[in-house]
Amino acid sequence: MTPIIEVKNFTKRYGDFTAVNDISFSVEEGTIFAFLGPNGAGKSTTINTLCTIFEKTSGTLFIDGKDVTDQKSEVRAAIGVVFQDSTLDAKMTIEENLKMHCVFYHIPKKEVEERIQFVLKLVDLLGERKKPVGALSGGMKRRVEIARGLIHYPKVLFLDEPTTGLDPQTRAHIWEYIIKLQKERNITIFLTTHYMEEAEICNKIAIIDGGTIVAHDTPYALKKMYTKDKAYIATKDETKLEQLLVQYDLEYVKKDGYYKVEAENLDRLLQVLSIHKEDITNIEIRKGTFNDVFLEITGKKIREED
Ligand SMILES: Nc1ncnc2c1ncn2[C@@H]1O[C@H](COP(=O)(O)OP(=O)(O)OP(=O)(O)O)[C@@H](O)[C@H]1O
Repeated sequence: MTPIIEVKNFTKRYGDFTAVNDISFSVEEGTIFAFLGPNGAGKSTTINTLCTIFEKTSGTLFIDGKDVTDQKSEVRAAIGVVFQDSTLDAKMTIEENLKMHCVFYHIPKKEVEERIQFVLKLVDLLGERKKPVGALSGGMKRRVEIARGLIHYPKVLFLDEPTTGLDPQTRAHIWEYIIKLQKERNITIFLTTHYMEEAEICNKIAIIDGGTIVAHDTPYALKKMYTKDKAYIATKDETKLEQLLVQYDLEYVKKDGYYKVEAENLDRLLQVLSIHKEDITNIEIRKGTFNDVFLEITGKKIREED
């Protein structure tokens, strides 16, 4: 596969402070890439540099083979951007907002209608085009933003926390559109999110912390590497279970009446459970989650739900 985004040895300093320190990564064309990190990690700095808004201190950043420093207008033509803060004009209708954007992008007049129809169809808003943006729900506004980000037919769409603040159903809808864009249009999606279950849907994830990339892999590989399944056991005979766990060299933590045992030594755990089965009152196996991955790598919890 061809990388559509290539970042090599990128460093950004604000005065004496190094916000991003010599990072390198690439994103394959037509994939969904999640860029994660705790607050202040360097995500916005990197995205803003890729989107030609900030200047790099050093390194090279290419999008679709174009240099973000030397070929700004070519890069801008290749990317669509949806940032957290809405920049839609609330007094104008959806259609007027999109038309205005077509003017910014010098889209030929004869193509405007076709493009508006195309992008509004993608986000299921064709029937709402005459509505003023101010009258729309939060989820609909986000969909208009996505439509607008696509009107110049970019190859890469940057989405900064596209679902933050939306209810679960609307979030699920936004994800439908994102996956549709990837599958049907081969658009590369570069997104940030603090919903770990969303990160899991992506093809690749990079985690940045303190200005450095600390992990870069598929969600599956990261989970395999950084999480362990755990068994939660409740028993009628705690002394006996504790003795067995020690005997079989299984570490445990006792919490809220449960014994938490990591399930990596499955053979030994199963032996303990079979010997102890008469006394077990409850057992639950919990799979490792992407929250565990994030916590393990950064030592920090991802920001709680807004
Ligand atoms: N203009 C600036 N001048 C000085 N320091 C800055 C500036 N912009 C960002 N920083 C610092 O650079 C570091 C990285 O900031 P950045 O906004 O890129 O992080 P982030 O990962 O996007 O965080 P968040 O999730 O909170 O948006 C932070 O320590 C921040 O305080």
